[in-house]
Amino acid sequence: MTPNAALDALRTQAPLVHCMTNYVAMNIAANVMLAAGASPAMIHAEEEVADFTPICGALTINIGTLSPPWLTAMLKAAGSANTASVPWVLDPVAHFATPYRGDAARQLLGFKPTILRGNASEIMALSGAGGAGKGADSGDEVAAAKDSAITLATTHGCVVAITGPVDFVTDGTRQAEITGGDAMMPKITALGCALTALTGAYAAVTPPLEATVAALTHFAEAGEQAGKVASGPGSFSLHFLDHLHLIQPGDLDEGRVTWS
Ligand SMILES: Nc1ncnc2c1ncn2[C@@H]1O[C@H](COP(=O)(O)OP(=O)(O)O)[C@@H](O)[C@H]1O
Ligand SMILES: Cc1ncsc1CCOP(=O)(O)O
Ligand SMILES: [Mg+2]
Repeated sequence: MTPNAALDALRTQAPLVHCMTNYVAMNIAANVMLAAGASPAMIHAEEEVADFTPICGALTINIGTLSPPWLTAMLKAAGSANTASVPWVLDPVAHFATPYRGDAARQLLGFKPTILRGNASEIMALSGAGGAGKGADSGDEVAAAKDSAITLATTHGCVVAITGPVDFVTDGTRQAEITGGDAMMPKITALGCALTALTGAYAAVTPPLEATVAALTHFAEAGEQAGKVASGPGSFSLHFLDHLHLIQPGDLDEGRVTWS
């Protein structure tokens, strides 16, 4: 399914998406999903996640502000997604920063995410190839992480996306690069986390590789449009949300995507 067809499916189906994200991302991720056309629900309690995941079109898990009760709930939700065949997306925010966080990311990876989305440092570190991230921010180039993405995709049987100035996506066999966006995007906190949540929404309506490319293309288009009118991170945020919403099926420039 092409990015425009995927956007059409997203708008038609408006899937319910179970988002387990961090305190920083909670609001912007929900707003990004609503603007794009999905229906987010931020639900974290250990007591209810296993009942909620199966009624959703997708689950997204982000370890940004992790704590033991959240990790317990995340592991339960991932298990529930597997049992119910619900696609799920993992965002291993800054997993290299502490042993606790790294162990959590590896435990979650054991539940076979459908899609793994991170910045270059996160993807490199997850494959054991080093990586020089500074907390949630990447310190590595996307190009340096491509081999790691292919290795992770092959080893774990998932789609892997590395984001940055030019995004890279692979399922271990096919690869796509997506251009666009704006240099202001990493200046807005939790925009990557919001992208992970939106990737889940697309995974609810189309297969994982196409879903990931569609989410990245939607972000690239809205980011580029917002960058033309924004004067700083504050106005960029509001224009970005507006453009996520204003973009219609047919408006996504599919020339941004190069397959190999
Ligand atoms: N320099 C850049 N130019 C254009 N788009 C960018 C740039 N850096 C990041 N992006 C975009 O910002 C979004 C979030 O990616 P990124 O900043 O890598 O994630 P994270 O916040 O998890 O580190 C993605 O859509 C990515 O394409
Ligand atoms: C600043 C911060 N601290 C813990 S999670 C988080 C948000 C990270 O968001 P992103 O990965 O999208 O930059
Ligand atoms: Mg991130």
